[in-house]
Amino acid sequence: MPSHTKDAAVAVTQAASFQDDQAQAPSARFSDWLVFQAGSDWAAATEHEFTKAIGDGTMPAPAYVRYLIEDYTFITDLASTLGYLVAKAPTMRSKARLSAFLALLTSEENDYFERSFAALNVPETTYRTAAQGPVTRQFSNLLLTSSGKGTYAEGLACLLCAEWVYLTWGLREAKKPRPEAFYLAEWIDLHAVPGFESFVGWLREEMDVVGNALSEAERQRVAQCFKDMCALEVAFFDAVWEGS
Ligand SMILES: Cc1ncc(C[n+]2csc(CCO)c2C)c(N)n1
Repeated sequence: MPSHTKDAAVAVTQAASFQDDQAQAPSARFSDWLVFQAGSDWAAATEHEFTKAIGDGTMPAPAYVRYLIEDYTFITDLASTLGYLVAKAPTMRSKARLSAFLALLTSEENDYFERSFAALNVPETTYRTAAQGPVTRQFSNLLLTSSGKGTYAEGLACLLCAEWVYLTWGLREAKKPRPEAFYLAEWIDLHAVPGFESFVGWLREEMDVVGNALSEAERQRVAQCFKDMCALEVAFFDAVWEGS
């Protein structure tokens, strides 16, 4: 929990700029400030009913099929986003971290989707040729535009939001006994393993370093990317949950 949220009165005066935030608390983290700036969208994403239904084993199969089909197209664009970020990353260490994640996304993660589609009787032609729904299209636009045309910081903020939201609900749902369906149980495990936690930890550190070096105007743009991404995570869950 960001330290600012503990004291609403202080938070109001700190909300506008990270610089003010740091002046009051030198240990303030830029990544925490991003969560704070996202406002209620953060909790709406991490505590969405859809995420709780994954862990409770109460997920209706049609909703999960809708989710997997959309998410498969999303992951494809996320892989392209990572390509842009690898290109823009300032150091070999950063390029190594991001490309290792890209390798995971295009191997193990792809395998999960294929096995889940098979178990849920989704034919290959359906998920390979599925057109993106409007929310996923907006998602992909934001990811590809911010990482391709924008700065490293903007693209990184989008990636951080997407991964941190999943780590947050994943760790929470992992405390419950695993549901019977392997595609639900594995989806929780994938987002609650130490390797994923450490990747998100690294993303936060990277964002803190990059964010500290930005101008206030750039920080506001980065915060907007993070917040927009957060709102789209909510819209994504809403769309598949409600079947719209
Ligand atoms: C809409 C949407 N947003 C974020 C993620 C999170 N995510 C994307 S790739 C990846 C790596 C390991 O699973 C994770 C956690 C998602 N799947 N779908």
